[in-house]
Amino acid sequence: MTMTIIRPRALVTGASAGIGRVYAEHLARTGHDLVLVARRADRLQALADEFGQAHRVEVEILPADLGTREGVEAVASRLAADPAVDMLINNAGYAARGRVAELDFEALEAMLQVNVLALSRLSSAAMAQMIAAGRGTIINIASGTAFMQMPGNAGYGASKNYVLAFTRHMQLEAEGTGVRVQLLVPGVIATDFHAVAGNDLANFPPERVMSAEDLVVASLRALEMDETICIPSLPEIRDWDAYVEAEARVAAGVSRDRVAPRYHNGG
Ligand SMILES: NC(=O)C1=CN([C@@H]2O[C@H](COP(=O)(O)OP(=O)(O)OC[C@H]3O[C@@H](n4cnc5c(N)ncnc54)[C@H](OP(=O)(O)O)[C@@H]3O)[C@@H](O)[C@H]2O)C=CC1
Ligand SMILES: CC(=O)[C@H](N)C(=O)O
Repeated sequence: MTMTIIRPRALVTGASAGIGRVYAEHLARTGHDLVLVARRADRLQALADEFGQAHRVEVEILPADLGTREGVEAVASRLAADPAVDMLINNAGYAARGRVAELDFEALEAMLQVNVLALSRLSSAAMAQMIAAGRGTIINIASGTAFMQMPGNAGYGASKNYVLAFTRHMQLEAEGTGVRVQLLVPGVIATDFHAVAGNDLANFPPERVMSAEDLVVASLRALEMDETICIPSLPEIRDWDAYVEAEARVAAGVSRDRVAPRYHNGG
């Protein structure tokens, strides 16, 4: 009798470099078949050969530009058509920076297509397939900049705020379905991201910079711990809890039938 081994299968976007590459390697090492997505097909093929040989898993490459509708739809169709994909790492992204008064609208639009729209479309395709299967894991990569305001970072910071909010809604909708949704919030990570954004990583104090390896290990450990929000370098998770509590207090006050006393005439 022949036995068919069914391995878990993960689809990783932005797998050709940086954080995505490290996720792909870890998942291959722990026995996942992979579907690797990015634009640079030569890099994806080299990684497929390397991981396939080293870890005896099947690695497929799916070269796609997530800045285009066709590219996004090709990956979404792959997610919808393959019930064996039980993990999506929604990682592809980059920063196009610039002050609001000098906004390069085309550059902003192109970035939002990848950071916001592609992530949303792929989340949707994966959620539908995984809810139907009653199991699955989605990891969406936000950024610490979602909590900060910095001149020149309105577009990128806001795109990662979108990821934060969208993923928290996904978490709510995933409750009771068997699907896990993790929100990962990296700080400064040592990858090509900074060079792509026109910055020099050397400008950051070393104590603020984490390796992609440490980030990914923390994210995968958080999954084992059932932590749905992973902020790897945040010393106290109770600070996140306090943030959510403060948010709930604001939410409780935003919709009432009367204005707050401080706006009354005469104070
Ligand atoms: N590094 C950091 O300090 C931080 C990074 N992040 C986030 O982490 C994620 C990964 O970044 P990181 O690994 O650091 O950056 P890298 O620049 O090292 O990698 C980015 C990856 O995204 C892919 N990508 C970019 N544009 C597209 C596109 N149009 N279509 C398909 N793939 C694309 C790239 O592949 P290719 O060029 O081959 O298409 C590459 O594989 C991003 O979402 C980023 O915003 C968040 C906080 C901090
Ligand atoms: C948190 C960070 O500063 C990071 N480099 C980013 O820009 O996303």
